[in-house]
Amino acid sequence: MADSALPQTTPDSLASGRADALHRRGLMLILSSPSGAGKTTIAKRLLAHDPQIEASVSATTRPIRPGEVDGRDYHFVDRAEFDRMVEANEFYEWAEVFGNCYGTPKAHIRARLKEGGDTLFDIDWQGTQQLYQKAEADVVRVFILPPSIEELRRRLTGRGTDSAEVIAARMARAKAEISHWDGYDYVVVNDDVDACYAQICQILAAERLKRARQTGLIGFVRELTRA
Ligand SMILES: Nc1nc2c(ncn2[C@@H]2O[C@H](COP(=O)(O)OP(=O)(O)O)[C@@H](O)[C@H]2O)c(=O)[nH]1
Ligand SMILES: Nc1ncnc2c1ncn2[C@@H]1O[C@H](COP(=O)(O)OP(=O)(O)O)[C@@H](O)[C@H]1O
Repeated sequence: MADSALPQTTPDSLASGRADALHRRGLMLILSSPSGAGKTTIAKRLLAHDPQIEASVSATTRPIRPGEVDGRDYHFVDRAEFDRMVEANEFYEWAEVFGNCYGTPKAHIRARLKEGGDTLFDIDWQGTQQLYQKAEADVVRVFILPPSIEELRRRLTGRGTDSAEVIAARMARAKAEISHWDGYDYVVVNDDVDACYAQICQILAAERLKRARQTGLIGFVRELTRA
């Protein structure tokens, strides 16, 4: 379905009302799934439709690829700078993958949390655990499941980005990844993509309205109960 034909559900349109006008703290929305279940599709739709959320940009030591933009796809840094950032405790988490280092810088995300901006993470269960350990109160964890294993294989094949070997490797890893479903706050089945997207908008709307995130409520209630 073309995006223009979508129902106009956004977390904003759901979270209307007085409390939404008050200042709130931002949140860190994590989307995880076995490869092919649809997290990139959902993430792109959220980023395109919801101005309050932006994607986390990791730092990496791997060389920039054609078509990539520094600061949009990654912050490309050399090894000395990456090591300095590790030493200075500037990452929520970091890891070495195939000889290159990757990390989630804290500073920008922390500033957004204070300002009421949300950050989207497309990461696996290990990254999720690490972020949760560092920032439990700010993290909302959503796991996306495929409707069936056969459909997962169909989607990986239909996407047309991977060789038969890579698809076989992703399928082999899928069951292990699915086994971490219970480490998440919400689990959503991506059968119909519009329904799945609408559910994630509902989750985001409700999480934004949580009392602990409504930092403006203290002053509002004080005003209400004055005199
Ligand atoms: N722990 C961690 N892993 C990351 C981060 N950013 C990217 N990765 C992982 O690094 C791996 C390689 O990413 P990339 O170089 O973009 O290669 P690609 O996934 O093949 O396009 C992927 O498995 C990513 O999930 C990060 O900030 N922290
Ligand atoms: N609900 C859905 N129904 C049918 N196809 C879907 C659905 N959600 C995603 N897809 C398709 O499945 C493929 C894998 O989705 P993608 O978002 O790339 O998954 P992931 O990021 O989890 O690896 C893509 O071709 C995407 O267009």
